[in-house]
Amino acid sequence: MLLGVIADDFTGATDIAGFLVENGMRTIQVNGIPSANTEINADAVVVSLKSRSCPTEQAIEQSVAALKWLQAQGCKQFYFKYCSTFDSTAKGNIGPVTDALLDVLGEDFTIVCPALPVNGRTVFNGHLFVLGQLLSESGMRNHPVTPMTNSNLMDLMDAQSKGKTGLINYQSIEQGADAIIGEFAELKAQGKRYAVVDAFTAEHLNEIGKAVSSLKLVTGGSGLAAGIAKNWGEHLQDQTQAKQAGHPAKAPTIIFSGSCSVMTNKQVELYKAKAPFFALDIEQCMSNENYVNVLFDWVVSHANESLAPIVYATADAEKLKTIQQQYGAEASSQAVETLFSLLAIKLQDFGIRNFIVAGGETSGVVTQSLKVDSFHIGPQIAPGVPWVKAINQDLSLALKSGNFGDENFFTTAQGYF
Ligand SMILES: Nc1ncnc2c1ncn2[C@@H]1O[C@H](COP(=O)(O)OP(=O)(O)OP(=O)(O)O)[C@@H](O)[C@H]1O
Ligand SMILES: O=C(O)[C@@H](O)C(=O)CO
Repeated sequence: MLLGVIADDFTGATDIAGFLVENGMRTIQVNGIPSANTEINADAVVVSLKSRSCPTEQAIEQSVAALKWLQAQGCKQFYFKYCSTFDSTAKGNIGPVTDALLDVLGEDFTIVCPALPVNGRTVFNGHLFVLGQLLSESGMRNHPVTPMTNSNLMDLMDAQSKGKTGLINYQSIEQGADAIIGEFAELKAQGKRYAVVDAFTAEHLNEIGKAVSSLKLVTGGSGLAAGIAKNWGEHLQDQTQAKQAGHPAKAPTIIFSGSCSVMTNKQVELYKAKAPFFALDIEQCMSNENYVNVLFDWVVSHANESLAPIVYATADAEKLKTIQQQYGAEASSQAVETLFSLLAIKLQDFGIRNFIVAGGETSGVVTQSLKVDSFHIGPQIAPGVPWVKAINQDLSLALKSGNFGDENFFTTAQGYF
């Protein structure tokens, strides 16, 4: 095993796994930390956690346990994958987890690289942009769990970690890998523990990828995966068979949408015009134990239509705000997640075999409820969203990060059967 990735949510995990496969690494994704004696034959393994917005101590404990398991597998380099929109609060969990991983590895320096230009996430002078808008002005400012109201990555990192953060700006990045390595040394000499790296092109990420080959720990979004995979080029084997193993089959399919991102709102709206849809009623989710049976019956009655039915909690910013004021942000999101969890189990028993899920937290809940412990990685439906196939059972999933995919995503995903 060459590379060990610790991902803080499930869609983030499939996101980076998809890019590693695309760049030549045979990759397996495991959900949670496998038992000590699990043997995996791959170049990279991605451990998906649900640690993005859980209590910080829990996130540290899970991430360190994942690191130790990856060390025992013989991984040579480690990657902490978080969201390309740096989803976190002033307390974490990106900073504290990075600190804990550095400490366990006995290292004192790493980079912060959320950039994913193919999906419009760029870093310029240490500020994070989403499709050309500052992070704090993008839809992320209204995120239900981790609203992002500051775009300055140095500020964000300083606020939630124990060290100090420096910047390697695009002028240095454009001078290439050796110059970047020189900047690492300079920042370390200034007592900096983390370097935010500017990146807004694939070429920037390639140079950063080369420069980090000697860092034990790298942190960032999935954009750097291509650059890192290239470093291992000479060690990689043919992966045609591994890719085939991740392909989905034609089978009964359901779509769950628990993301309230701007793009998911557009995707749901467009899909509703073509396929059967059911909008979750939050009041019912919170108070009616029989609600899951109502939904189950509705899905079953539409299971044979040409386009899969969609069940969604997706709401625009205004509607979400009203719901959160009425029921509480935590309680309403918990109720939605519980509903999707119960419904997923019932639909799996009924015979649904393909699950398309929008939203990282939602995907985590659904995947855990379906008791999927590991995945083969299949074809990419959109950048960062591959079909994945469970290794231990007959199930395929497409786990879509909130803002990924174009407006036709839900239909396009079904074109792979
Ligand atoms: N109508 C709603 N009312 C209250 N909470 C909701 C509603 N719809 C969704 N949620 C909650 O909002 C959260 C959305 O997080 P999730 O990670 O699934 O989506 P996302 O943040 O858009 O995706 P990603 O993390 O991949 O960017 C979930 O906890 C979900 O249960
Ligand atoms: O990096 C991203 O944007 C995604 O992989 C993600 O983590 C969203 O949950």
